[in-house]
Amino acid sequence: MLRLTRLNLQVLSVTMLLTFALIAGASLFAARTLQAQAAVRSAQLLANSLAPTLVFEDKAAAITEVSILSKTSEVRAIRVLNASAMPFVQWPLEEVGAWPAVPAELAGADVFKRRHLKDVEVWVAIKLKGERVGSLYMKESLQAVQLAVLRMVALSALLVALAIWQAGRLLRWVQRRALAPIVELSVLAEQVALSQDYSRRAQVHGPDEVGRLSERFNQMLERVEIGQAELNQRVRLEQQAGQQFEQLAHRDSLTQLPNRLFFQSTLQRHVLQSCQQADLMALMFIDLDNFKAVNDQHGHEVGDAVLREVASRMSKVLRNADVLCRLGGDEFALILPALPNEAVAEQLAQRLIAAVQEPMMMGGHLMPVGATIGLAFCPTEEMDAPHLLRAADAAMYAAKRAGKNTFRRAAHAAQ
Ligand SMILES: Nc1nc2c(ncn2[C@@H]2O[C@H](COP(=O)(O)OP(=O)(O)OP(=O)(O)O)[C@@H](O)[C@H]2O)c(=O)[nH]1
Repeated sequence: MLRLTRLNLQVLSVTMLLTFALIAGASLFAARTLQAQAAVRSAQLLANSLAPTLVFEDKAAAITEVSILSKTSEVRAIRVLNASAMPFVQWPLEEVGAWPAVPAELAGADVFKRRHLKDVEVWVAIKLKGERVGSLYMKESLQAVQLAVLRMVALSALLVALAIWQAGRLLRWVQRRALAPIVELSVLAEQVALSQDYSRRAQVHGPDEVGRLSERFNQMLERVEIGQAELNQRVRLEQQAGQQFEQLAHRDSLTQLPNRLFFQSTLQRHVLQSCQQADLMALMFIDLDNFKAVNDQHGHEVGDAVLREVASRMSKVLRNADVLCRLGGDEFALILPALPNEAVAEQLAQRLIAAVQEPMMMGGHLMPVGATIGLAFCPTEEMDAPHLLRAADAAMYAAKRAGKNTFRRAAHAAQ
């Protein structure tokens, strides 16, 4: 049951029960008062009838009069006293315990009544032509009327319970209908918070307060959605800018090969991996031959074109995993990870030299460039990046000394 329904029902129940208790109390009081008044009237009528019988001391007639009234089911006792307050007639005829004394209040009044919980006692002065000739005592039970009222109260209680039960059902139904849009809205808010999907919208049920609340909620979602889209766009642009910057920082702008910065970190990583996994790798230090002559004879721009062409030719003979970098000037480095054996690297060095040596025409002139390579292995020859680089560099110089356009292994660098 909804909390609001329960609260409403509690307030309704308390109100109805209070009202019911007040009405029941008032009904009981009114019924008792009416019966007491009726008892007084009956006693007065009887007193009028009894007056002559007292004057003429006609007990038989008095008994007849008394017995007529005694037939009323609520009458419990009747006693008639003469002017000297001596018993004249009574009903029932047998003694019914002690009779109450005539109250002093009757001396100054014609009627006196005393109401108790279960009955009412009435004293009436019996007069004839204004002269008191006796007094009448009558006791009438209030139980029958009280019982009738209690029955009515019980029936009413049943009806009140039924009404509360029915009201509860009605309240629940009405509030479900009235609160459905709010419940819907709160479910949507929860889903949006969990899924971060700000494209969702609440259904607007009508132009009332809840409808306006739904509209405001939708407007808020729309603003958040726009803000989110702008933020995503900004993040994307910043990521792209970051990636571009990263690329620029690691790329040689002339040949588009990875630069020295990239080479250093990559070599470090491969050497570590090679040493840890005893996986053969090689490093080639490549220096172009006669490149200064190209610059000197044909200009710096032709020199740049030669560098690009050499980078392109060498890239074409490499395996996918090999990493060719331009270290600067006419110096290149090549990382060869995961080699099956040393011969593969040596064959590759020869292929690289042959590729660079292929005739290269620039502006109608043959470029006299070649490539000299120093080759070092890890972990068989060196086990850290700086030593491996130094070994490859030394091997390259050995190859230069040996006449260029050739390669030397670090192990044979002295030869
Ligand atoms: N065009 C061009 N030239 C460059 C660039 N960087 C360096 N150089 C030049 O490249 C040349 C390299 O000189 P060296 O390696 O000593 O000359 P080399 O003729 O190759 O000598 P060997 O290696 O002994 O054959 C120098 O003239 C530099 O000025 C560049 O980015 N573009």
